[in-house]
Amino acid sequence: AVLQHISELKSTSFDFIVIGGGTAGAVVANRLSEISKFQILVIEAGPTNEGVLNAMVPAFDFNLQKTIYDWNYTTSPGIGGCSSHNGMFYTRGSRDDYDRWANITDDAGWSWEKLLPYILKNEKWSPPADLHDTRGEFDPSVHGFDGMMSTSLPGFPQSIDSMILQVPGQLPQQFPFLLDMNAGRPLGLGWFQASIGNGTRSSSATAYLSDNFTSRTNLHVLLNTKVNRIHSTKKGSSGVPTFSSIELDGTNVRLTAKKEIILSAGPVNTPQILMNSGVGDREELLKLGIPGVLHLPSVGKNFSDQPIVEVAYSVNSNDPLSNTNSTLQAMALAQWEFNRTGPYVNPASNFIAWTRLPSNSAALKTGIDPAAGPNTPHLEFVPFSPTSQALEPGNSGGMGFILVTPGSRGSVSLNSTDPLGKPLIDMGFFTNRFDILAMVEGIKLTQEFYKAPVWKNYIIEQTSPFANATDADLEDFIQNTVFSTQHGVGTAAMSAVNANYGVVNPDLLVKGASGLRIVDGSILPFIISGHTQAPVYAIAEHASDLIKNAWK
Ligand SMILES: Cc1cc2nc3c(=O)[nH]c(=O)nc-3n(C[C@H](O)[C@H](O)[C@H](O)COP(=O)(O)OP(=O)(O)OC[C@H]3O[C@@H](n4cnc5c(N)ncnc54)[C@H](O)[C@@H]3O)c2cc1C
Repeated sequence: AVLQHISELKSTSFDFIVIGGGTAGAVVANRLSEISKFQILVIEAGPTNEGVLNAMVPAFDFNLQKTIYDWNYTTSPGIGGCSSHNGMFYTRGSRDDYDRWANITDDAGWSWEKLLPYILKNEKWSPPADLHDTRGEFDPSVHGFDGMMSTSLPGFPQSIDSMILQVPGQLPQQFPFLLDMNAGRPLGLGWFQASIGNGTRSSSATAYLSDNFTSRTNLHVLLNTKVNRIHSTKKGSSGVPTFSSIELDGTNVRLTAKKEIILSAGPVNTPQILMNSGVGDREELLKLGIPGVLHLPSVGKNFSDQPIVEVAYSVNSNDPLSNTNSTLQAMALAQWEFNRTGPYVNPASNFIAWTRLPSNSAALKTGIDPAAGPNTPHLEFVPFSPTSQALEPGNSGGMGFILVTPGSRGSVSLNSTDPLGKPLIDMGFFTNRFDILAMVEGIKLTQEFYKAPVWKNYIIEQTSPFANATDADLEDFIQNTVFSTQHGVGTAAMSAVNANYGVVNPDLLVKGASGLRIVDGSILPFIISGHTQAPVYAIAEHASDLIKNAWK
């Protein structure tokens, strides 16, 4: 059942309590509730997204940021979490990304080969909204057709599609055609894949916590309820803290988990809840007056996000559906409401291009290369059509590009004046010199992209940064215009069982504790070379099996 208030709860004791009904939490709750003898409670700080138009219409994703469905930092309260308001890019990264996880955790279960079945278990590949013939636009052999979350190719043509498709022929070295960016080697230019089905956003809420699942008698979803802390008791002579009870905001009611607490509050709130519960760097916590329960200095560290910058162009476009034409926009919405087709079924773009930095680039000459291996891109390019909502206001054309393999790391820490309020996020952008040099290269590669002959009559001029800017100017431009892709992960990272760093073991149980597992984007030891929802879903599917096996 879905409950709006704690007073509706009929019990205070459950087998598993999942904190956070977001991308990962919804998956774990669904999968555990497949075992009818388990009683599962999900506690979600935010409201439902049901019937919220902005959470359904793909083109409206930008409307959701900084609303009640967003914490105004990198994660969102509301069932489905970030998957209910993200940009719907469906990208898995490279096989190297996962093999690196397996290597550093010394656990083959995290390799590409072993995680692929979980990736497919999550995915329900679906026809595009316009039902066009998709042969040659993706590789069916690497997709799941019977999973939970819908994915699809673009469902409405954009005016620049035919031009973009000529780029691989004209720039085959840097931007060859890529049949499928989710086959483990995302290098080249290919069709965009999105978490969309039937012209509508597919989220972990719509896929894993829809009515047919929340009607299970053993699955309870409590909305509008924020967890402040979790409590432990010390068990046995070893004094291992065993976590089993949960303290909520604004009520004295304590909830208990008989088997496990599963922390899925996302990469910002998971470390916050841990630190408020005394799990973190003992000295830092003591300074805030929080008694240490478990000394794990890696909590909140290793925050990894990907910076994005937009290069703007003025273009020759007679695309009628401009950002400002309200009559056509109303028609587009009416069409979407009528049969889920038309221009609003698409998110940011119809294509993505991925590339590695040239080996003679200044970035690689530093001797630093954060990429996980040779199948891994450093940069991602998203060519915006003149109608894209992703364009900064006033720009008629341009490219957003992302450094998908950042070397910089930031952190999440408690706000000393209000530890239970918003935590402090230090993105750490450009603390590693590699990153800014790689972004400068990204601008140059964008310029190369638009030098392909096909753009001759389309591009009028580069408007920002100025076309003749020096490298120093470009660095300034990047520093001044960079924003976050909101892909922050890694703040409760997994590491090998015997490692002297990290927060969870490869089975995602918190090191040195009992009864507490973390399942969300915080456990990624390294960010993947892509957007982060696909790996979070895969982690959650894998974790669900780990938990089921542990409690067979
Ligand atoms: C604006 C935006 C755009 C993005 N675009 C893309 C994209 O296009 N493609 C892509 O792959 N990835 C994208 N991402 C990233 C991706 O969505 C996230 O990495 C992923 O969804 C994180 O999943 P999670 O389970 O770790 O956390 P979340 O999905 O954030 O889930 C955490 C949940 O816990 C709840 N919660 C937090 N604290 C508490 C508490 N104290 N008590 C109770 N509940 C709590 C939250 O409300 C939330 O529902 C985007 C992210 C954002 C924010």
